[in-house]
Amino acid sequence: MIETSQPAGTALPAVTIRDVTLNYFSPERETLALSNISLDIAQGEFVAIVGSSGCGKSTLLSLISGLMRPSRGVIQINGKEVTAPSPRAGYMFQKDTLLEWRTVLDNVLLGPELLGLDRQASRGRAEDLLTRYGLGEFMHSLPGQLSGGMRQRAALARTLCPDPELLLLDEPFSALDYQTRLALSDEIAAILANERKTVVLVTHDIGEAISMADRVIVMSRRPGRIKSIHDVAYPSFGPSRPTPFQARKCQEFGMYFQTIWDELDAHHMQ
Ligand SMILES: Nc1ncnc2c1ncn2[C@@H]1O[C@H](COP(=O)(O)OP(=O)(O)OP(=O)(O)O)[C@@H](O)[C@H]1O
Repeated sequence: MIETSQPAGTALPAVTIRDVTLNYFSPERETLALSNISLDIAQGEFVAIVGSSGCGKSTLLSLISGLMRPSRGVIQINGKEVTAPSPRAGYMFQKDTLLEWRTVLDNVLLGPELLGLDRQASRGRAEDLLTRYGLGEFMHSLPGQLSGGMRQRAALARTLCPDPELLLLDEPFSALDYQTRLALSDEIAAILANERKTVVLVTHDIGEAISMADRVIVMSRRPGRIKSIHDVAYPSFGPSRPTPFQARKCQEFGMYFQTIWDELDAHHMQ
């Protein structure tokens, strides 16, 4: 196991990705999905990854989560190599994956249960998260009684219940209608700022990426490589960070949007 030693006074990155390559093998072919990816993600940073379909965004998240191992290279969380799924990383998928036959509360408790944590000890946190996310009245309902946005909030509560340091979000809003999506990205940004988590968000939506993230990583078409990295800041808004909704109205939003759009568009022309 490789461990990173860090000079005194330098904060250890939350995630370190070093020269990572990933090949998929099937009987018919070998697919080079990711090639030589290197990236550091700071503690508490919110990073968004954008890129065209099939460029390896979900593959990269699976590698960070430990669900898959790289063919070459190393991934570390807080300086420790990731060799298997870890309770330090919470993974939220595009589809909410709530179990329809379990109540909302029991769904949230599934996260800690799967990690072998004590159910009773987790119950207080689960109830607290659901109440804070406006689902207090629906704790004992089945997921079928919730709207799409409420289901994603319940799924977020399940991911946050074991208190992971790192959140991996794989297009968590893509199944929702546009208005719910905007409202929920505002709510989730507020929740995450409050929880002070490190977040990696994969999305197709440039607006979502630049309104929520501190840094946007643009990936090239397969084999996925890092094409460019954009630091996102909204000085026109003032010293505090705008909410995603406010960010969309800032002048910088259009500028970032155009730059990243041009980069992604250039992919399609290749
Ligand atoms: N299990 C697998 N076996 C073989 N090839 C795979 C497998 N999973 C993904 N791939 C291939 O690897 C590449 C990257 O896939 P991945 O799902 O990571 O891309 P993505 O950027 O998340 O795509 P999308 O935005 O469409 O979800 C694609 O070309 C895909 O076809």
